[in-house]
Amino acid sequence: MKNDRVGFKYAIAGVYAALKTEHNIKIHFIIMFMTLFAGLLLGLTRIEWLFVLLAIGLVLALELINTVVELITDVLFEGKHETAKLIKDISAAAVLVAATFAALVGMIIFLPKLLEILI
Ligand SMILES: Nc1ncnc2c1ncn2[C@@H]1O[C@H](COP(=O)(O)OP(=O)(O)OP(=O)(O)O)[C@@H](O)[C@H]1O
Repeated sequence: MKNDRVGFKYAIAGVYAALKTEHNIKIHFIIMFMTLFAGLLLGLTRIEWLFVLLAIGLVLALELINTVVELITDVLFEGKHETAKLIKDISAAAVLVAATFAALVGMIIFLPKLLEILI
């Protein structure tokens, strides 16, 4: 039980460290808070919340893993290296896929509600 608490502490420290060093993660966190705020304002249904939270969680988790991949690659490869480029590009692509999915989920859920208010 004590180990669980310690592990959680290190995990929070990991999020904090990633936020401090990675610009993209900061942007994703800001978008996350804006989306949650918009969701509260527009009154999402339970199912809509599930999709929004799933999409947000997927993007943030992949961002963190992408940061780890970048760090490990920098340690493994000194200077420019074709494989280092491949690893980083593919890892970044994983984030892009999740972010695109999240944007689509956001559009499907939020656009009709926004149009209803505006029209
Ligand atoms: N060692 C390397 N060899 C070849 N290409 C690399 C290498 N490191 C990074 N790149 C290329 O640069 C891109 C950006 O990599 P990375 O995010 O590590 O750069 P960065 O300058 O640290 O950027 P940031 O500080 O925004 O994270 C990679 O997707 C890859 O295409």
